[in-house]
Amino acid sequence: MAESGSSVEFSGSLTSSTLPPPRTRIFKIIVIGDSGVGKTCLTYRFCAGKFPEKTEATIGVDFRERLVEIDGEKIKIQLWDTAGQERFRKSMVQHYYRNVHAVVFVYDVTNAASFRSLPAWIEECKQHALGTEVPRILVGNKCDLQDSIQVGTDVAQQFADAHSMPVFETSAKNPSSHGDGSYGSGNSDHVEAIFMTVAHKLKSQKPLVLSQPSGGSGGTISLSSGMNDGGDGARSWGCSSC
Ligand SMILES: Nc1nc2c(ncn2[C@@H]2O[C@H](COP(=O)(O)OP(=O)(O)OP(=O)(O)O)[C@@H](O)[C@H]2O)c(=O)[nH]1
Repeated sequence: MAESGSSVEFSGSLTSSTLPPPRTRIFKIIVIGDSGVGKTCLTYRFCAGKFPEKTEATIGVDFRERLVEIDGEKIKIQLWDTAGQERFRKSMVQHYYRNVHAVVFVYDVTNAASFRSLPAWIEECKQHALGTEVPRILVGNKCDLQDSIQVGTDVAQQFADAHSMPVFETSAKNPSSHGDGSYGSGNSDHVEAIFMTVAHKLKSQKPLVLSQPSGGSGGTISLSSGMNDGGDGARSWGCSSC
């Protein structure tokens, strides 16, 4: 028997009066890179708004979520903070590469080895069928440690260009510091800006997503991303230095 009031009917023509109530879209963003580059700190900074006092090596994967509003739409940004240490990754790898909307590659600007590892992380994505149609960004973290920089902005920019992704330099510890050691006016938070840029990008691409009702806890299934914007497009939504 049909209930009155709360039921949703689907008819031949989908007008605003027959569409289901708005649902919260979920964007699953995985954050990968070597151990110690600051993946946990970056995701914590974005979701909790602060730098964690102490962190331990991530085992498997940790989730952090934040509900944001973009152009009047509520969107849940789900950050998957993955383990950088090989021995803590094995069992979970298959799971976190499923239904990914975007990838954030992180290196530590004070650790050249973490930058040299990036091709291996990109290759791992490829092996898990994550193609270039999935938006990817590169983040150089710890740019508050100006005296210890080992990876220059120009080198990072070249690498990012070669892989058609935007690059950002930031600090989870002091997200308003610039790559050149100065501090932004207006106390701007670059970690915030980076993840919001990804969310805007995903929203504008209108991926086909099965999402959970507001307040629910279900998963997300990406049916088709169609998010590839090629080399030029990738550059158009990034900045080389924050
Ligand atoms: N100075 C400085 N230190 C940072 C920054 N981000 C992280 N750290 C420090 O770097 C260390 C590692 O940070 P994590 O966030 O745990 O690194 P991770 O990439 O998650 O490491 P795994 O979980 O092992 O993969 C910690 O001691 C942090 O306090 C930053 O922006 N600036």
